[in-house]
Amino acid sequence: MDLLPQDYDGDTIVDAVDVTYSLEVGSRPLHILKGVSLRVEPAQVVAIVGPSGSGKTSLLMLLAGLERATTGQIIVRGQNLSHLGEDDLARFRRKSLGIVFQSFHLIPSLTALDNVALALEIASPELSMKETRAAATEALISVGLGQRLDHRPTALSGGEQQRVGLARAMVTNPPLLLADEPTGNLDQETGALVVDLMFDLARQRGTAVVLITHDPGLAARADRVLTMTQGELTETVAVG
Ligand SMILES: Nc1ncnc2c1ncn2[C@@H]1O[C@H](COP(=O)(O)OP(=O)(O)OP(=O)(O)O)[C@@H](O)[C@H]1O
Repeated sequence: MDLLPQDYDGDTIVDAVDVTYSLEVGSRPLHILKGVSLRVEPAQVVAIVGPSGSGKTSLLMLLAGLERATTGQIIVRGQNLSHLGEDDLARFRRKSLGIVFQSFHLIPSLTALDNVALALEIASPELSMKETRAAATEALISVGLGQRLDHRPTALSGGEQQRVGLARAMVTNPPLLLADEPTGNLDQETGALVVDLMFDLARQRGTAVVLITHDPGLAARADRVLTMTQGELTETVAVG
């Protein structure tokens, strides 16, 4: 059984407690995260900023269960990720997480609709093909791409591709959306539109978001901003 923190209230989406993450590089230890704690509540939109190489992506990889913490606990919706085997971690990712990447990662041979439908089919194989396609269509309409269902990624602009990425991440209605520099390949205006859309969708559906961004203007649209500096995470307290 998972050991939960004493104050776990059954509602918190992310509870990372005193997490360290170290790797052996050559024969030397590299201490990437040094005692990071982070609590994210349902529907909260959290931005993480910080210099290149400070450990932001590493933290996201740990929250996604794609890497394992060296010490400390990462609890997502009551599940202690370090207690899960690879199959359970894969199930956790399919059911509980949406992930948006900097470089869209769409399947080039599939249409926008099929890219989104595939994610739902994998997460919820019990749905009929008709239900899956209807939900994928709705997800694409919700990001303003109802007229682009049959387009392949190469026929879409960068901003449109990222909106497909967002629809794919949200189609399973995950309680937690992780986004790693989702605007990194977009111009500033397009990036701002995509982030607005992401935050609007998340707020409508009560999805918690952890967004990594280099752009302080985008970060300022989140409910909370945290800064990673050399593997240490601190909360930026709003003034005024
Ligand atoms: N698998 C790995 N092997 C060696 N070093 C790694 C590995 N993963 C991460 N690092 C190192 O850990 C540090 C933190 O990397 P990370 O990608 O988490 O930083 P970041 O803040 O996301 O940077 P950026 O903003 O440039 O994406 C970097 O110095 C990086 O080189």
